[in-house]
Amino acid sequence: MEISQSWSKIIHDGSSPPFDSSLPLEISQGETRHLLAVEMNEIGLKDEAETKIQVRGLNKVSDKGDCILNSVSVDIPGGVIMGIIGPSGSGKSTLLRALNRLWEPPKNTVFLDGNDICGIDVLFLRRKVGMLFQLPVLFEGTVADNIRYGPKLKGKKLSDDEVYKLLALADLDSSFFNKSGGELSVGQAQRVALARTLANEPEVLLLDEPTSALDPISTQNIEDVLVKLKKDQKMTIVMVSHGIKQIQRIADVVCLLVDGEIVEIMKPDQLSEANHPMALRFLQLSS
Ligand SMILES: Nc1ncnc2c1ncn2[C@@H]1O[C@H](COP(=O)(O)OP(=O)(O)OP(=O)(O)O)[C@@H](O)[C@H]1O
Repeated sequence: MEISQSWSKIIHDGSSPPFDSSLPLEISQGETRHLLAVEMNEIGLKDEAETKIQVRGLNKVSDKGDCILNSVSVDIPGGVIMGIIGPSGSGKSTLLRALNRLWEPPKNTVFLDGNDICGIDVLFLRRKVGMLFQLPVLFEGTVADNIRYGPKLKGKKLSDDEVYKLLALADLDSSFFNKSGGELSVGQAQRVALARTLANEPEVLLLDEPTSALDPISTQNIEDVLVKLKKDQKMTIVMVSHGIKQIQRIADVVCLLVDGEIVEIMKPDQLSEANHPMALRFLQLSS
């Protein structure tokens, strides 16, 4: 796939899609949006960054007929942190949940490494595309039991050393190994949930407001871990956040969703130059 297809900015100018993707781009007749390439150098990423996830013409309509996602198309390059922002109810969580089939997207709308995710075994997909939520839910048992859970389902027992390594990846020291969930703060539990997700060796992490229930120090701990995972493990991270400052601190690219449509995709520090008024409103409210 051409690099120019990896980064896309949606604008409203009535022209047709400028790229010739080998994957279906289901933009309906009369659709006025198109995708524009953003210079990779401008983003500061290597030219060889490859698209990890592609979303093409993803729609969702509620049972009452309300539009939740409206022909969403976006390419998410591997090894970056993409922040998703937008007003409440704009479809952020719905989009995120489509990426590992927590909500089942229509066929040929979401691709992982070029493969339609609807054709991938859902348990396998969710190991490759792990997810964390606002509030961590730990299983009964110790922290180590929690971390061993996913591999155990595959018939693999993690050694103590492997568990310690996963704890360290989530910035937790060895004293947590035998603790139970009830002994942990929400911030610590979130990092255990992260270690448990990492035990499945995911290539993509989906995060739905992972720090909104955390204090600033726990938030920073999680942010540091995410940046480290991106740098050291080339993890692709897609994070819904209401915190513009958080997005500006750690994201490489930000995607603004309004009323189920992606209206801007850009570098976080370019938000002040965005065309959509909602981008400026977000910036004003967060400063
Ligand atoms: N299963 C569903 N059935 C009907 N409506 C739904 C369903 N899931 C979500 N919605 C509606 O879709 C819209 C988008 O919801 P979503 O949770 O994706 O928004 P969001 O941008 O993540 O919001 P928030 O920032 O408040 O979490 C909302 O109006 C919501 O009420």
